[in-house]
Amino acid sequence: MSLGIVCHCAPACKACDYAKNNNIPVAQYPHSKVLDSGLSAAELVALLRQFEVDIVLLAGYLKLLPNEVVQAFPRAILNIHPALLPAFGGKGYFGRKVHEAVIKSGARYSGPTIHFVDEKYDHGSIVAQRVVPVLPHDTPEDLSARVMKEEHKLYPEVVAAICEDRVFWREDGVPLIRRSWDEAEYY
Ligand SMILES: Nc1nc2c(c(=O)[nH]1)N[C@@H](CN(C=O)c1ccc(C(=O)N[C@@H](CCC(=O)O)C(=O)O)cc1)CN2
Ligand SMILES: NCC(=O)N[C@@H]1O[C@H](COP(=O)([O-])[O-])[C@@H](O)[C@H]1O
Repeated sequence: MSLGIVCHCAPACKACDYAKNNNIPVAQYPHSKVLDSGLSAAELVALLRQFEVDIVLLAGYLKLLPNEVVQAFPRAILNIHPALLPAFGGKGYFGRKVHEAVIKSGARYSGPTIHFVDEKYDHGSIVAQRVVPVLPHDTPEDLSARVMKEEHKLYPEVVAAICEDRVFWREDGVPLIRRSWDEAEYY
């Protein structure tokens, strides 16, 4: 699998820096009237098709992907969220705000969730999760760092499983990922 193109919603983006330093094309979505730059949804879909993109991976993307994009890539858009969905997700739950809400709730555990993307924020089928403790005196920064450490391990594992066709859909629509072809264990 190779990284086809990096799309960003904000100019200052570490993934963009990586892409530019590694000769990977970069595009901006959505269109910004202020900057007078960026793609429309139709242009984004056309560009992804042009680059023969099979899987779209969202990571820190802070805008709602419109139906036009979501429907163009059925069961092929993933997102990673820094909390245990369905809790602490939806509109307004991004970045530090997520960890603030988790701490304020008194929850004893948190962790990353990887899910397929549908038309709503953080609503698509859950693919994998990891659990980390929320400690009594955690700041949002403490919890963010603990969750992100697991994010950076879990996302590559899930993407590898999808590329190796180890995703199975249960009859009720829940996606299951086998840890490997040898074992009958799932994430
Ligand atoms: N169609 C979908 N689009 C996106 C999803 C999704 O599940 N379906 N996930 C988000 C990522 N995300 C949480 O994982 C998320 C990102 C942003 C927001 C949010 O409330 N954004 C604000 C705007 C923030 C800004 O512009 O700085 C808002 O919409 O008011 C919630 C959840 C990516 N897209
Ligand atoms: N709801 C979406 C959301 O909060 N995504 C979160 O934004 C962070 C991006 O970190 P980064 O900017 O260092 O890549 C990650 O923790 C990701 O889970």
